[in-house]
Amino acid sequence: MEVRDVVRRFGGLAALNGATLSVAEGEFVALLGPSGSGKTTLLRALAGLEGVDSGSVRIAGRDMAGVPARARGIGVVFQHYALFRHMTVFDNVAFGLRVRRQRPPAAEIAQRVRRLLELVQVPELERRFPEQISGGQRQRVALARALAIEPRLLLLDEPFGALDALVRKEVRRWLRGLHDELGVTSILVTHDQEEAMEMADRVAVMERGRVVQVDSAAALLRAPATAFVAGFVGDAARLPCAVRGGVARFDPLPIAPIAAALPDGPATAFARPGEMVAGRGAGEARVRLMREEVEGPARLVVQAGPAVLDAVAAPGASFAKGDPCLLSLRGAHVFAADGTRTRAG
Ligand SMILES: Nc1ncnc2c1ncn2[C@@H]1O[C@H](COP(=O)(O)OP(=O)(O)OP(=O)(O)O)[C@@H](O)[C@H]1O
Repeated sequence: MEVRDVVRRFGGLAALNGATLSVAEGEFVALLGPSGSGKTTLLRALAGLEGVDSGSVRIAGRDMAGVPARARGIGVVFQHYALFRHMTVFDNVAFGLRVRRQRPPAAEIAQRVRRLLELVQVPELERRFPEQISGGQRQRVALARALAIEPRLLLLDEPFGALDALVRKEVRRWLRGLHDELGVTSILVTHDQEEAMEMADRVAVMERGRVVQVDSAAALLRAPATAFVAGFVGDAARLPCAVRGGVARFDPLPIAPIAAALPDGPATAFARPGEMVAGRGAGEARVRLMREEVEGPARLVVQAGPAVLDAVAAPGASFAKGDPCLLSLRGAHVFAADGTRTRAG
């Protein structure tokens, strides 16, 4: 599927502002971005539930302009796209097949519904109504319903939003496994980074109606293309600094300078919590909170001048609340004002 330069305006606001994204057959891509960045609108435009003002949407090489939603061969599972309450689980899953122009015979529909319910591991629930099953089971049924039409593209919009953390983890692992088994091209909207990174082959980061970077989770962390991506992915702290003679200084923040190969001038460094290290020593920074980890260094919250920063304890260092410490960066992505970037440290 390919979306190119898509614009969708609502009044004066461009929910999509030149969005471009290609997803290969069989791939699992997550759309990740802050609230309002256009994730849902992009999914709706793909599904044909939303028109576009300009740009193109192609699925399997075919331009989708003028193709209605139900002719696109797309399965959708939306958090708020609830099951039909007055229908049993069986009838919910059968729905997409029954409304087809070429409706399969009843016996074939029954066979397919049962196979799907087995696939999503809830075969025993077919006679129940949606309010008689759990949230996790409802999501499985919603997925079976979306898969019933044998979609060539599966769109998932925050499908785990209503689930508690444990069930959520279980259902998403299971769904990723199911994807590997079925090979249906899938696009997942989420604002949960861990979910995006755990489930998807590639993550598409959206900012203000555009897709700004599409990469594997590891590549997004290793080489963020823009300052926005560096700040958004991986919970990085945004640290204003000034580069002079290849060294970035953080004044007035009490953080040790770090080598950064950028031209002289103002810059911004992004450091993930594990990259900010607190060592013992008399400094201006003060430990506010400390949490021992089962494995790896203790995690700290440090008051550093006006900033409150996440950090890890240096090897062998231990702290009590209120202790002074010396902050340094193990590494950081640093962006000059013109967008030039470097990996520091
Ligand atoms: N039908 C609509 N009418 C007017 N504005 C809309 C409509 N749908 C979306 N928008 C606006 O378009 C922008 C993008 O919305 P969208 O729902 O695509 O964002 P999102 O990235 O999915 O956000 P979230 O993570 O909060 O769901 C938002 O500013 C939203 O208010």
